[in-house]
Amino acid sequence: MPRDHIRVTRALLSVSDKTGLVEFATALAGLGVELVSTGGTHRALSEAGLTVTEVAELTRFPEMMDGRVKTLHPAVHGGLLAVRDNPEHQAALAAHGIGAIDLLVVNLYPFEETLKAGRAYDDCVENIDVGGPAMIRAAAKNHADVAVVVDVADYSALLDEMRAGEGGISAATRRRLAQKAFSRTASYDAAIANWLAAEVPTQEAPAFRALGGRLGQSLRYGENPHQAAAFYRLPGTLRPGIATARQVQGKELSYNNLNDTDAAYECVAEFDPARTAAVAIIKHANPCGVAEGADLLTAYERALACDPTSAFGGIVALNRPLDAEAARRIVEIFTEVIIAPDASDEAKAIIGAKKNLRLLLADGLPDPRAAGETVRTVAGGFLVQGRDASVVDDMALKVVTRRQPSEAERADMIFAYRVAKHVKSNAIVYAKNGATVGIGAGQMSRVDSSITAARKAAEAAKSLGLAESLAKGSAVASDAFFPFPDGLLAAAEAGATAVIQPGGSMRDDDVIRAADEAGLAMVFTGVRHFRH
Ligand SMILES: NC(=O)c1ncn([C@@H]2O[C@H](COP(=O)(O)O)[C@@H](O)[C@H]2O)c1NC=O
Repeated sequence: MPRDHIRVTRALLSVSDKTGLVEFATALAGLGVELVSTGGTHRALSEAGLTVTEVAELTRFPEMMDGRVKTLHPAVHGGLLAVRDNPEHQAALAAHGIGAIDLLVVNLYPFEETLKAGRAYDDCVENIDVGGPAMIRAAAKNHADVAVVVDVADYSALLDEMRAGEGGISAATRRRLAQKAFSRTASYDAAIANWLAAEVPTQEAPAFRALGGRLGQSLRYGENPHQAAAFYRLPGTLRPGIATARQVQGKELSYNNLNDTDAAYECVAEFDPARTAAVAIIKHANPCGVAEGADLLTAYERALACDPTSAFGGIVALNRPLDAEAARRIVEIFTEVIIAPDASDEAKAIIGAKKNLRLLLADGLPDPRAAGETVRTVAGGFLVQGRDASVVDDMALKVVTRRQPSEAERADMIFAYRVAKHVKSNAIVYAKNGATVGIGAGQMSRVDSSITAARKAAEAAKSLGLAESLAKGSAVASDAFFPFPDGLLAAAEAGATAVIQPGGSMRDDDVIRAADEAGLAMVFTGVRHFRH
């Protein structure tokens, strides 16, 4: 056996998830490994006919306090932590009658699953594993001499290695397993810390922040082919969305697909399905068409009409279960992803004819008002903020112009502002009759966004064979205040008759005066919707 290999003579197994346990332990026993384990694991192995020593025999203490104390003992931790070529450590083992443990197999109390099941506070507390992480950390620290397995998925490769190497495990494998073990305990503790943070909200930024997740999918690449990427799911997420959705069919999702689909679903979730059907079409994380309708087909047609060129290769999000009529129309143009709360069998069959088209079903719509956080990395750190959970229906809208908006204008203003929240800043959105007709996104100047949106509205009209821009008679939303009248005047020139914006500029008076002179109706929301 190469020098860097350790030969496993004794293994401690203590697992909550007993998948593959008996097969794995049987193979270990076959390799001459002595087995030690905790209560439930011991029971499972003995019932399978294996010879196993109970950990209580090592500690000479019974497991107690509902399992809160089973392995927290020097007989276990000494066996895991003793450095094999340190004479003092070896003397301590001998003096106290402690046997070395070469392999630790632990998976933890299912805290994340308990959280996900929405169980009571006390249940969650009881599912916080203490002894497991303590052993994992001990074995991982001592990876020079000990191997630690925290994932059922690693059983088979480890056995292959042991079989090929006279029961030995290489230093490289031990180090890789130790790295995984620390990632596991860190992610586990992050789930606990973040759950407690939500249970005990505070206005103060916590001194430490932990972020943990489980690999959902390795991705072929990131935003570009030369960037490595993977998708991680946060533990215990209950809010429906991209991370909880089931992929029913289609090619593997890419990094950009996941990011764009998230943007699409969060956008369409702003529309209450009990009130209206709604569709959002997204390209590069920005909406290129959003519309309401009596049904999904109508909403889709109207969303598509906003910018049919950009919709090619887009992501389509629906706020109601996908039906056959909408499905039939959506498959007519190249679409990357469809996401909806559900889909009828007929709709699934229609989508099924397009093998590559990805269909995701989320089993519900996310609540746009739900509290939560967004995280973004910057060089050497990360920024955390509360998610933008503000919804235009809850805002105290204030008419600031002489002219009051008509009912139709008011409805379109609200619609446009709802969409503007999901458009990258600077965001300008023209809307008419519950559909976007021109969107200007991500420009460095608000005037440029206004001009882009107006140009889009004119182009959309042309593609429909109409002489007049779709912006004519529309309402326009701006995600932040107009600092000068120029952006507002560009919108008026394009044909908008009503404006919705947060207000709050030091030149609001100038902007209001310009709106009055142009005969516009303007509403201030008092809430900004920057999105960078
Ligand atoms: N308290 C302890 O000393 C302790 N030692 C190990 N465990 C956990 O007990 C579970 C296995 O228990 P059992 O073998 O009884 O089914 C494992 O998830 C393991 O991480 C413990 N439980 C909780 O902390």
